[in-house]
Amino acid sequence: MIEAQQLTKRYGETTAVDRLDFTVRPGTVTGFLGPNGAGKSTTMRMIVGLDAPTHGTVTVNGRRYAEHTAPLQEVGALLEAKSIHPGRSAFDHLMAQAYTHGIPRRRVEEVIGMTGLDSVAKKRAGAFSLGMGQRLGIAAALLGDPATVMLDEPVNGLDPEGVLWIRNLLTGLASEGRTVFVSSHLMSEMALVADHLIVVGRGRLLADTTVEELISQAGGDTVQVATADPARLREVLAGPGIEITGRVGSEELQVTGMEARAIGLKAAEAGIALFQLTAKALSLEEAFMELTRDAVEYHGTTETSGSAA
Ligand SMILES: Nc1ncnc2c1ncn2[C@@H]1O[C@H](COP(=O)(O)OP(=O)(O)OP(=O)(O)O)[C@@H](O)[C@H]1O
Repeated sequence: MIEAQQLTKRYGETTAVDRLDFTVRPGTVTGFLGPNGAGKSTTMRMIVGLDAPTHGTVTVNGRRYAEHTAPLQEVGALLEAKSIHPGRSAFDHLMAQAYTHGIPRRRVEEVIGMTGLDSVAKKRAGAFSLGMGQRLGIAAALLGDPATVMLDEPVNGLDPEGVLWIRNLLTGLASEGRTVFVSSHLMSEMALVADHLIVVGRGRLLADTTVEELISQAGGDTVQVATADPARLREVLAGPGIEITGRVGSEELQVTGMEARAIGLKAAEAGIALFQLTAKALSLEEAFMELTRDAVEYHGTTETSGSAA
């Protein structure tokens, strides 16, 4: 469990983290989302005591990081720019950490197996690919068998197989009852792995919600339908809580408040042929963009075209 109360970090004029209140609970994967410069890394550094808050507190399993007698057994973290001695092997790197924290060699072998590093464990870490380096960082985070696991942008630079591996690892750790806190600036990635989302922008809390809630708030239940007779389809689908939009003269309609399956069945009952019946999959990414629009540090100059709804 991670609990932040009024957590604030200022660097001179910049307020990197601004009065954040949130709780990360065990047994689920919590995504920590925000555009570049939103304050995610700074928050994570404060969680593991690498930065001191200017104001407010953050605790792991009920205590500040520095107050834990065996912090590695409480929280394992993969932070960006992890420094690993390039001449040392993965095995030696993990053994050195294990030794200084009273962790047995057996656990080092276990985490090497868990992260798929068996075949390269004796090679110099300096020769590791980005993906292998990430795996080694995760192995180090898991070394103390911690109840809380925190990873900063773990999928950055990974190939599809590596991304899938991280996804399975995270859901597996959560199903063992651990607290899993993972940052990303990619909504699409988080939507696949996280149950709960904490969204920040310019250091402020923008949302603390479940993925389902965010989807429904974003109109994720919008279904795109196309038919030769949109006017009749409108009549057939009309009802309380159902909103139907579409351009005049277009065969396409956007329906919210009714699932694709129900729309298909109603159209079939009325003998209306549908050419298209698509649940709008992009809405989650759009919701994130909308939520963080004012919080993006550097806007590009390219205009993106809005949806035709
Ligand atoms: N040591 C520091 N000194 C001065 N400013 C800093 C320092 N660390 C972070 N900042 C600033 O604080 C803000 C938040 O940065 P942070 O790295 O925490 O964001 P982030 O959400 O992790 O971004 P990214 O997704 O790009 O990693 C930024 O404006 C950044 O420039």
